[in-house]
Amino acid sequence: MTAFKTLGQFIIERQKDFPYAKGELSRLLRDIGIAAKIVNREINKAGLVDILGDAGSSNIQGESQKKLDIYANEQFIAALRSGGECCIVVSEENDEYLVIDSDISNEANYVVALDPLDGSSNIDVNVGVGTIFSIYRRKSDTGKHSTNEDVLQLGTEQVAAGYVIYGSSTMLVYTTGKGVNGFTLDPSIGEFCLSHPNMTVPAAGTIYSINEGNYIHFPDGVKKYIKYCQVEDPDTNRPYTSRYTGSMVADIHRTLIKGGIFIYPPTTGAKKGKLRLIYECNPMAYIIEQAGGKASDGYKRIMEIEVRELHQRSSIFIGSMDMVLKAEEFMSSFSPKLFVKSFEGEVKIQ
Ligand SMILES: O=P(O)(O)OC[C@H]1O[C@](O)(COP(=O)(O)O)[C@@H](O)[C@@H]1O
Ligand SMILES: [Mg+2]
Ligand SMILES: [Mg+2]
Repeated sequence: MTAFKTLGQFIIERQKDFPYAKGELSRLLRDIGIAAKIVNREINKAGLVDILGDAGSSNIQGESQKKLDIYANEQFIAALRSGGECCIVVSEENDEYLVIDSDISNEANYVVALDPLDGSSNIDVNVGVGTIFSIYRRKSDTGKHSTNEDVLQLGTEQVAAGYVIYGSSTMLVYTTGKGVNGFTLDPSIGEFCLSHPNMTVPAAGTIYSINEGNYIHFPDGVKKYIKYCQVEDPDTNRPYTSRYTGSMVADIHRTLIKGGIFIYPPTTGAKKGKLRLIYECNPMAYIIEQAGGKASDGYKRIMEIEVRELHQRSSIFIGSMDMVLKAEEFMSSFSPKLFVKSFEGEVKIQ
């Protein structure tokens, strides 16, 4: 029989690494793993059951919600509620934060931020999607309702973060600040098993990942960096390869394994960027930093950005250390202003 280690066994073994080794964080991670398996089961039969398509509603960001966005949100919240270790949930799919107000959870110590289903526009076409989670310790006293100080914490305060990728296989990747480990779901036994121990992102990648269709709306630093990626230079393995799925989880997972840079910059239409700081950028930044990479908004470390709002957006430049440093060089050397050039050559500063 092949020896394998399940996520549950691994979490118990590593419990002593956690800052507060009482088993609560271990239970929380286990609950997230359970919800991920339920969501995975539903995603795998999408098409057979009526779970594809729009739900007919939209979230606070005005994005139309898919049925699976709502399903995944409900499953993760239900697992966190019944687990009893989470006092408050921030989710992309809920306008406000959700206080888990049972007797047990008044004593609960952890705040969980969630993108229950990332890349949901890809669901209907069978491209990999994911779940992103970020875990903080509450700041307010237990027994009290949680407050803004619990939910608007800096990324550096995260005690754990991870993602699940529902792709050609399903994987859960997480960090508690002691490196990054990846677990593949073995469908024959229904368990996540350790498959990628101590993951590290190669320092020098050769893949850049950005929605180039928005090129005309990018700041000059990004445009010049893209041109740099495309120039031939055998010494630095350029031109680089371009890859972009439209699912952040899939693009970051590839970046973690193969190296590269993923960029979602500010654009004329989304001046602060599109992706959300609390449940997309910060958890991915924590994972990539723990794997030896770098995450910045083009100028500043993502995890040190002040968090003022629940659904705050940020630009992001994340991945291999050398590539992110180079992109930052371009950002600081060229104008941060966003220009739109019409086909007639007219230039309008936004
Ligand atoms: O279509 P665009 O503008 O390139 O945006 C793609 C990005 O938007 C997202 O789909 C946003 O995530 P959600 O599906 O959770 O809203 C990311 O996964 C992805 O990187
Ligand atoms: Mg997302
Ligand atoms: Mg989402």
